[in-house]
Amino acid sequence: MDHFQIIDGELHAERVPLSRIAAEIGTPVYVYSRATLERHARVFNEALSALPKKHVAFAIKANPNLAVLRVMQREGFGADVVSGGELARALAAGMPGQDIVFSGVGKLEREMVQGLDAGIGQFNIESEEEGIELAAVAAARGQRAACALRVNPDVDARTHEKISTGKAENKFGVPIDRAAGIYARLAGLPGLDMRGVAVHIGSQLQHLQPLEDAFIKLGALIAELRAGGQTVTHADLGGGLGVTYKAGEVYPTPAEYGAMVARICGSWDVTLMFEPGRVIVGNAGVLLTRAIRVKRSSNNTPFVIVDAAMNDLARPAMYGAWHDFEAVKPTGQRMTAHIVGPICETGDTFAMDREIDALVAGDLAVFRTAGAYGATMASSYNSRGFVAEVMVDGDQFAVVADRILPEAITSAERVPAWLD
Ligand SMILES: Cc1ncc(COP(=O)(O)O)c(C=O)c1O
Ligand SMILES: N[C@@H](CCCC[NH3+])C(=O)O
Repeated sequence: MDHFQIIDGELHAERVPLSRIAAEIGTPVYVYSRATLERHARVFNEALSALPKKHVAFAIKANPNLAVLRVMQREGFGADVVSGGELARALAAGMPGQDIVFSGVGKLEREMVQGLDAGIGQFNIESEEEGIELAAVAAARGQRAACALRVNPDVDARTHEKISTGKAENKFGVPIDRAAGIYARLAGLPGLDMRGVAVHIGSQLQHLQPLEDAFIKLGALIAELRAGGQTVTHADLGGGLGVTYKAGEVYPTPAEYGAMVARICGSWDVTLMFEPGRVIVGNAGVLLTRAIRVKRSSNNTPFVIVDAAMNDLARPAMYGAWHDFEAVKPTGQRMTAHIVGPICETGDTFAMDREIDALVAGDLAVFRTAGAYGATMASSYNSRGFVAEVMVDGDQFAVVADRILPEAITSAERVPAWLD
């Protein structure tokens, strides 16, 4: 069920007309639907219902807004974090430390300390070097850090090369053929409680087979570790499920994913951990924007210049990603146009030669499927400030992130006296 629907000729988020949000908050603005977030969290949980021992940690990099995290927390999700900043957000949203997993290849000592202070449930160690450092940090404090070893299974996730994480040449995890030795060495360190293994092969995955291949390798590693006398009580299967950005593209459903996990991993006798991001939030958000003007290109195809830009939604410029684009008040007329932002880069292009709802200057439109890796990847390039975020709940809405104006950014800058 889509909570972004046309009601009486106008696109609504739940029961709020998007023109109302534009009038009160301005554009560009991200708009999230609480009902969609909750539905996706429940569908994901339901898909895992056959698994006896499990833990879901929302990958908060996908959308770290505190209100979004609070919805996740209320649904019983923990968090997968990759920085001290994300850890602080998860805690601020009310997630218990125990429910937090700390991933990432470049954890700093102070982030390790922050995680230990918070009593987080698990560090996912991404190298032997990191494990040795964490062991020292924990031991110096008289603590033992609960850890899983993230392995790189050398599996091609068949996704965009920039978001593939499980191939041998990617920086993530330790090579799976060296994992047993590394695990054993780390397990011998007094500062670590090696309790499991972790894998995450990439994002926006359209096929289950690479995941299945990775999980089979992980299962074999667990067996090998146990045969060698190691304890393995947890297996973190990461995230990665893709979502439909372009009508007609088919992605595995959470239910299909859950069935595959049950088939491959159901007999491992571990707590299975999951780190979904995009599948929970992607389709729960749109980026609401206004056409500034429409100008003719040299071959007469119009450029629709919108007030959102690559600094607000980076995915098209970064990955060539497709986001559906719809008028808030469609007239039924269509046009073929290029959709561009105001930034002084040719790459600030959302779509070329796209058939869209006909728009004129001043019309509102949305980029769909903008709830994941949207606002969180924003920058202030061209001194445009940071985009605002709104959450809708039925017929009410609230600003969940203020627009940060260019002046606020400038106010953090200083001209040193020696430049006077
Ligand atoms: C370690 C880890 N876990 C979970 C995720 C979430 O991925 P997704 O948003 O594709 O579910 C990512 C991002 O790809 C990640 O790097
Ligand atoms: N930022 C990427 C996803 C990265 C996943 C991080 N592990 C995207 O927008 O598709």
